[in-house]
Amino acid sequence: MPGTLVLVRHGQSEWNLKNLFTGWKDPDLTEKGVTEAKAAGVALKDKGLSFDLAFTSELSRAQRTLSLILKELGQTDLETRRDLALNERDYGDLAGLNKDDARDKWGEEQVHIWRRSYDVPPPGGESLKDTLARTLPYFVTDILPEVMAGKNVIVAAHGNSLRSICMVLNRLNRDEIVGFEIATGVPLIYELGADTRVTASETLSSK
Ligand SMILES: O=C(O)[C@H](O)COP(=O)(O)O
Repeated sequence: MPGTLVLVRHGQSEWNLKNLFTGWKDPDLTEKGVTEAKAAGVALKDKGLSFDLAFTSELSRAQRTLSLILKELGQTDLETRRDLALNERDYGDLAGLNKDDARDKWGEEQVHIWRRSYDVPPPGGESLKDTLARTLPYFVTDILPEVMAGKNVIVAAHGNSLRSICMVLNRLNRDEIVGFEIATGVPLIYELGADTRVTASETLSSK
């Protein structure tokens, strides 16, 4: 029987708080982000979940979120694999810009298209489609086989790297993914069938 798959976006980062495009930049968690990560760990523990393997990106905010969760679960020694494939979408020239300033400069609609559309990349950066082109192969070759082998797996990553994976898991089309949001520090729990399709899913909100 497949194991349980949990996806979690990092807690609030310094740049989330400042409303800056982040992408591959590497700000730390805020106090609130730390609290969110701990709360995610407590919620997973209350649910009776423990893990056999963890995956995260090469960025500190996701790694720190994962360690805070694992600490709550009493699993600080859990085998953890880090990979660039799970990094946030590269926001290119937008990285470091304030999201409201960007709206003033390019207009609300254009900025929304860059942030939420499937295949329109921000200047110098990755579209969700580009992001999916690196997350999906990694998910299929490295993460999914472990879940299918019966392991409970946690993946701590980012808003858009996880949106790309959820697009596939939830079978969302290019229009449906536009409205799909992932909150900071809220675990998404997936149960898969023998054919790898999702049989049940839950958003473990402690907010
Ligand atoms: O990289 C960022 O700025 C955020 O993590 C996610 O950005 P978004 O809300 O524009 O998708």
